[in-house]
Amino acid sequence: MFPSSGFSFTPSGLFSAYASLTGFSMLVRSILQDFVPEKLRLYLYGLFERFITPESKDLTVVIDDKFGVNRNQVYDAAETYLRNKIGPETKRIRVGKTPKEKHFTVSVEKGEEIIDSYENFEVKWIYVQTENERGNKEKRYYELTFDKKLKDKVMGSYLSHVVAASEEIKRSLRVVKLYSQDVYGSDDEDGCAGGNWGCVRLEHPSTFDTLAMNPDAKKIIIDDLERFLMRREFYKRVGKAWKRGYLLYGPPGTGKSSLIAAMANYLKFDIFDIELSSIADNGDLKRVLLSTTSRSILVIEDIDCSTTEVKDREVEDQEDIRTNSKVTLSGILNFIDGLWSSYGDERIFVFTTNHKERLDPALLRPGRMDMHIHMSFCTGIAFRTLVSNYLGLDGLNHPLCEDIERLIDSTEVTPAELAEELMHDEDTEVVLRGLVSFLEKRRSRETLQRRKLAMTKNIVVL
Ligand SMILES: Nc1ncnc2c1ncn2[C@@H]1O[C@H](COP(=O)(O)OP(=O)(O)OP(=O)(O)O)[C@@H](O)[C@H]1O
Ligand SMILES: [Mg+2]
Repeated sequence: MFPSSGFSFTPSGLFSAYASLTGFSMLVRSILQDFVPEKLRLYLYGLFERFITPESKDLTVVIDDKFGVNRNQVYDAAETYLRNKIGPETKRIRVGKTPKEKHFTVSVEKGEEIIDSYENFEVKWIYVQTENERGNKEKRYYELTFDKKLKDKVMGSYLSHVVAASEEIKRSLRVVKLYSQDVYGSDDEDGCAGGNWGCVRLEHPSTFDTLAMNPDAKKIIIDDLERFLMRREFYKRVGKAWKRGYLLYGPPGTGKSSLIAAMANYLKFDIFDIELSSIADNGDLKRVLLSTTSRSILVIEDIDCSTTEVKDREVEDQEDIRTNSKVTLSGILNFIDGLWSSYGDERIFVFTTNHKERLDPALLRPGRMDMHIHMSFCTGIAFRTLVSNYLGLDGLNHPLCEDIERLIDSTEVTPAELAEELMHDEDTEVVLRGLVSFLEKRRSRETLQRRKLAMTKNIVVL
């Protein structure tokens, strides 16, 4: 038995208790309404509400689009990050795209909630947009709500994770540009970043997936690029300029230019195509190189033909001192080794040549170019990539491909020549038979003493 009190716990007792409480609260409200000034009344209501509502265990962080007069980096990062977090529970989203963009841009509609999991907890994002009476947008912000206990984790590692992930998303969506001194202006709405350079979008479709190359050699290059990207702190610590140089050499049509495009598409770095013949002198060269932007690949193709002086350094040095009227190899090397160290970061240099033997030893010296990559004749294993690119075929499954691979391994044939053959007809059988007779003719013409070296053996890491 409960001890006797003013109320009995029967249904009718409870009802009468509720009725008297309601009556009391109405009486209090009407007294407040009639006799208490408005400000004090609102304050008392607030106190009353806090008293009867249990204290929330959640914390909400407001992330405005502006931080003072600047853009708020956390807001921008959240906007990008949340595009990839739109899940099945989201009911409304926005989609848009400019004519030149390749991808659709998706964003959350106002009021939509997005739940994100990180480590072992969840947070809730809401996009809020307020409008004034005329329907104009007034404020835009995100509300990020989570358990109060997680405050340190969210403000520390979670928000850093959002910013880092958004950078990665932006990098992957970046449009790669090809800068050239022969192009005027830009075909792009966001223009060209590099001084006097004109630019176009790099439409070269080459990627590491479509590049016909020995898989081991491909992996060495990709790993080297990755390591380069990761080592910013290392370069700073050892006081070296954060740059990497590659010399690509080999016969025409073996994929040197395709490899440069694949590197740019992989790293999302712009390409600056430096045409040495259109540069007046070393001073001009310096100006041109200084106006290139960070996170870019600086390319000098056919370095052996670009300046006659490259072939003979002594003559070149004398000429340089006498007239200073031409771009010289020492001008290029001085810039890369010297001035570059105190300027710019995240630069990749690529020189290409069909004739490595004609290059000045100064360029080949260890430490100058970090990696020498021999782009050689096609190998059977590299041919599989071409078959898959051009015929959409897994070469291993076709009976003719085994013969073709054997023929390729004993013939000097470039990927460009094979690509040409693979485009001759729509019919796979016709194409592959045509390729067999092409290779047989080529082989009978060739002197087979000159066996090519395996591509992997020709990559030298200095
Ligand atoms: N390794 C390769 N993988 C895939 N396609 C290739 C490869 N090499 C050449 N090709 C095809 O041949 C074309 C010409 O190749 P690319 O321009 O890359 O050769 P290159 O080595 O730069 O020649 P050059 O020395 O004449 O500048 C490419 O557009 C591509 O279609
Ligand atoms: Mg080329």
